[in-house]
Amino acid sequence: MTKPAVLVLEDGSVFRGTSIGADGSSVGEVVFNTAMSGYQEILTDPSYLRQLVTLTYPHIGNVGTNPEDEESTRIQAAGLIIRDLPIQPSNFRMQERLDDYLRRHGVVGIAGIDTRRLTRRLREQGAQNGCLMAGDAIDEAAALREARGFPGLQGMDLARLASTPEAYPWTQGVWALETGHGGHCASSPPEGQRPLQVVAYDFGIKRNILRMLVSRGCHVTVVPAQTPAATVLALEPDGVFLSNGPGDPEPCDYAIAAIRTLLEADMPLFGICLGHQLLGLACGARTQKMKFGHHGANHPVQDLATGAVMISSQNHGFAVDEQSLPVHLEATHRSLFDGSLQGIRHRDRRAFGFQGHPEASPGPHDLAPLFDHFIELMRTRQD
Ligand SMILES: NC(=O)CC[C@H](N)C(=O)O
Repeated sequence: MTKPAVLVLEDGSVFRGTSIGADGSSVGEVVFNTAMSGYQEILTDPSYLRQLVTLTYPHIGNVGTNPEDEESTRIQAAGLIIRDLPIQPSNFRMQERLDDYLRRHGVVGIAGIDTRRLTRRLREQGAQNGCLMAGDAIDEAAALREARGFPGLQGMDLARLASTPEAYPWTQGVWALETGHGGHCASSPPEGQRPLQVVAYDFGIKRNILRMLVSRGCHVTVVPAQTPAATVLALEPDGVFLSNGPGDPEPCDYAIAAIRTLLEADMPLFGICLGHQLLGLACGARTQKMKFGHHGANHPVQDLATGAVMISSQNHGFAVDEQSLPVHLEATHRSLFDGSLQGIRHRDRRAFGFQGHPEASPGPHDLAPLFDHFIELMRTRQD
């Protein structure tokens, strides 16, 4: 039996459709993602906390869901907004239909709305807060009040909420998924070299980042967002990874302070997305909220040193302001969509960051060599 659902934006626009998830209501910033596949990775990416995600590809749910495609332990997005849910999903890996998966996780979803109209509105007016209400007790006036009551992501520190409560080792490599064995694998380090010890700060980390590190022979320990630098240094790692994560990087003062100390210790550092923004802030740059951000799997990015253009996966609403870069930070990559800064490198330290997602999941793998660069930086420090 279909139930109604409604999405109300803070500007008063109303989109009426049918519920494809749990009953109830949810508020957040409404963002559009243009990736044509990977809806399950998107839903479970912790960077989507407090965001209602609309997918511009019209048919979502065709291949159902399965536990291997999860980027974290649960659905992190505040809700899902789509054009059309297939009547009969089908795939050999499917274990659960998308609508059942949303319901089991208690997450609201809406289908049957004009996602193109919604996306145009967000693109023209910029990011907007919204409320998604589903079930038999819909109250559009209340939904508008809730949408307007959401304070917005600016100034919101969500990394500490998305993070793990306790440190843990991660041992699964990429191959475990490719072979379907789900087992553990660390590729061996080169002859005569010990494995690299990496501490990964979890600000809302995606699993595929951890797999990419393990597949390159790293021993990875994941630590909570608020772990002091001294605790990390006491583990004597060869390098520290700064993860992606939700919310505004600016209020994460604990992380910015830790990164400053790690830079002073000349610790090799690699930051992705939120981690890249935090590295920028720790070095004295500024971050800013973008008009509607980048969320997709086909964003062209240019390597400024070589001129090479790579297609990248993206998911961010904030960015490091290139104009604010201090002299010791060099711009390494730029977006060819809007010219915004995509990569930075410290001129005197073994530290660099990338705004997009070299781990893809979903998306292309053009930027995967950035993980190899991190390995090289750690090896040069070992020598
Ligand atoms: N994927 C991420 O790490 C996102 C970083 C940050 N929350 C932003 O929106 O810009």
